[in-house]
Amino acid sequence: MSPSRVLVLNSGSSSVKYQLLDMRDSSRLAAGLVERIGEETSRLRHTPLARGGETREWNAPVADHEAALKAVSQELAKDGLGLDSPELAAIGHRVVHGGQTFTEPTVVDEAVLAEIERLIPVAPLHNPANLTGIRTAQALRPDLPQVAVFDTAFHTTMPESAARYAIDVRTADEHRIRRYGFHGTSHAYVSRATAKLLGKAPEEVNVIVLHLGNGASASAVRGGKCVDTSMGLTPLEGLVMGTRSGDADPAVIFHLARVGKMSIDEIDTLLNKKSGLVGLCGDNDMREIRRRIDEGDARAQLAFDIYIHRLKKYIGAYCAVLGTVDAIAFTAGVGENAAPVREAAVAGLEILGLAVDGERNAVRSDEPRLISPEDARVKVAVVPTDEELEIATQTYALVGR
Ligand SMILES: Nc1ncnc2c1ncn2[C@@H]1O[C@H](COP(=O)(O)OP(=O)(O)O)[C@@H](O)[C@H]1O
Ligand SMILES: CC(=O)OP(=O)(O)O
Ligand SMILES: [Mg+2]
Repeated sequence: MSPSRVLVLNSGSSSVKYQLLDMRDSSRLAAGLVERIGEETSRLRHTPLARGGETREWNAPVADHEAALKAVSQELAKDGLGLDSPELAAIGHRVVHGGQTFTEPTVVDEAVLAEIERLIPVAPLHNPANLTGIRTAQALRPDLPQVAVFDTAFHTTMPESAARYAIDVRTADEHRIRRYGFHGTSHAYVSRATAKLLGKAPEEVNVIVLHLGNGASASAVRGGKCVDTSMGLTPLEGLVMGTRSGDADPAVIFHLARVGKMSIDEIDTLLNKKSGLVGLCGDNDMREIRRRIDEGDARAQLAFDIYIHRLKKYIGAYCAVLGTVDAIAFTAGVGENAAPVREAAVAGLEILGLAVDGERNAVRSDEPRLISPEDARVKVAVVPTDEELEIATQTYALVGR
């Protein structure tokens, strides 16, 4: 029997999420997470789903992504699912920035690694971690195909009118400045799953996907193809996020440099790591923000209101971009779990045919579901994303069989 398992690695700036899947039936054999890498309080959580599913957890410093991946490999080995298994067909890696070079999943070789490295300046939080993940996996299993699946790939169908900034064309082209978009694996998966929920083929529907995690982005998907998205050259543009500002007048940067005497690196850190929800109210977790709002905390309320205001603007904009909309889908940590965010984002948008049914919105479930009223013209849906399954599927399609 040929190998049928795929290990998926999603290396973030300070975490590694992973899943081991058997692609004969897309079942998950193991899943887990190493978080707070580089801190004293790193934590690993591992669930061997194929072996009864008892979750194991430990806290110990994990110095870097290489150490994290080695720890993951050891945990998997305890369940007989180690990286040395002959049943492993490939390792699939989420790579955040693929520029204009990569429009498809790609088997990694030296040239591919060099290109991912060249793109570090436009994905400084993500691409370095993705590279370390690939290199460590290569060292552990040099014989296995490593496949890179790019966050940017789904967005390469955007028309030039949406992908270009209105800045001097020669300067933009020289520095490859354009809007690339991110979270593409999630936008692709969720837009297809939303069509399925409506009982239609992806080609038959227009969908707005709101991926609201720690990073957050919106996309407008026409007939299965992305026509606009809220993130740009880097994952900083667009919606208000956990720690990122999203849209801001670019002149804020000149002002902070000239008048605030901040260095470019300090401004970069300010906008990427100390802004968004955490910059507005000190918390980036929506659960904590809702708890504070319930206690009457005005700063948390204002942060929430700014988050929602931006979200509404993108919903309205993408209705205009698409012309007709069949559904709006909420996904990722906030989108899947925070009913008050969904309610507030859609409130007052009756003019666009949008409404949320309170009872349906309150239901907690891991299944895709509609939360709009029965007779709604435009459906509002909660559709859990599964970036790992999508990466595994694309990886196996390329190297399996
Ligand atoms: N039950 C919940 N209620 C509200 N927000 C939640 C809940 N669970 C998770 N979240 C939010 O989801 C975020 C994480 O989303 P996730 O998609 O896992 O992010 P990422 O993949 O970017 O790390 C948390 O920071 C938190 O704000
Ligand atoms: C691209 C991006 O923002 O990713 P994440 O949400 O994982 O930080
Ligand atoms: Mg995410």
